[in-house]
Amino acid sequence: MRIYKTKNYDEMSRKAANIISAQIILKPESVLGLATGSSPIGTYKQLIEWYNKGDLDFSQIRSINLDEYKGLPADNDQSYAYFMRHNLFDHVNIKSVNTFIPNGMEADVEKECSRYNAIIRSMGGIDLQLLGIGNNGHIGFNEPSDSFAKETHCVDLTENTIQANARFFSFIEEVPTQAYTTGIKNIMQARHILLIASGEAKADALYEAVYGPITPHVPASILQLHDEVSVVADEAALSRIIKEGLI
Ligand SMILES: N[C@@H]1[C@@H](O)[C@H](O)[C@@H](COP(=O)(O)O)O[C@@H]1O
Repeated sequence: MRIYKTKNYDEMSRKAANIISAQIILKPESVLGLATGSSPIGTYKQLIEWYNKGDLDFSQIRSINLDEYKGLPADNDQSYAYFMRHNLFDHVNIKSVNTFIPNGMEADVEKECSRYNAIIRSMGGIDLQLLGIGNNGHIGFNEPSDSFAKETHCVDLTENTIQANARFFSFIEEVPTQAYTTGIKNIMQARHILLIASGEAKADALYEAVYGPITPHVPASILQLHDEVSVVADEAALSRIIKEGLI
């Protein structure tokens, strides 16, 4: 695991965008695993800027998103499908047929999970998986639990996650209580994983993920078993690791 320390959110975003750009340039037909949340917004902005300068070409890129709220249609402005169009897809030349995200409106859980797993398998593996991290150590929507879930599944969101994500909704009651998410096996099979984190609120989760015991109670801790993980985090997110003298 390689840790890149940055001063702040903007520097984190630029560094992460540099890593993603390198992937796109070195392999223009890459499969990118993409994430939502506030963490990657700056990274996507930077990629769009470089695309507008003519430095990046997404025409052969395929993308697969980590997760989607269950019960939100793709045109709801809080859905992750909307987020991806708004924050990246509408601004670069990625083909919409090459972008994949779970269908939050599919009520048949088994059907949706097997459909999404089949898509991931058909892509031949994810080259670079971008990840944020929840305050409770979740990745995608793999919440703390007694076991690691392997592939795409439907989860009940924890109170902590519902509270944390309530800031994007007008009322906490509007936050969906369930989501579809790819599983730990899907994430761990990516060739390279890029975890980004910013802000003091992530300091404990990041410390546990990188230096704590490997446990499904901190889902991100499984990343310690992957050979190619880059962590790009700002000083605030790294504050506990810095305080413990580990970097
Ligand atoms: N499902 C998403 C995750 O993919 C994201 O990484 C995390 C952190 O979000 P943020 O970046 O807004 O702190 O929580 C959300 O619930």
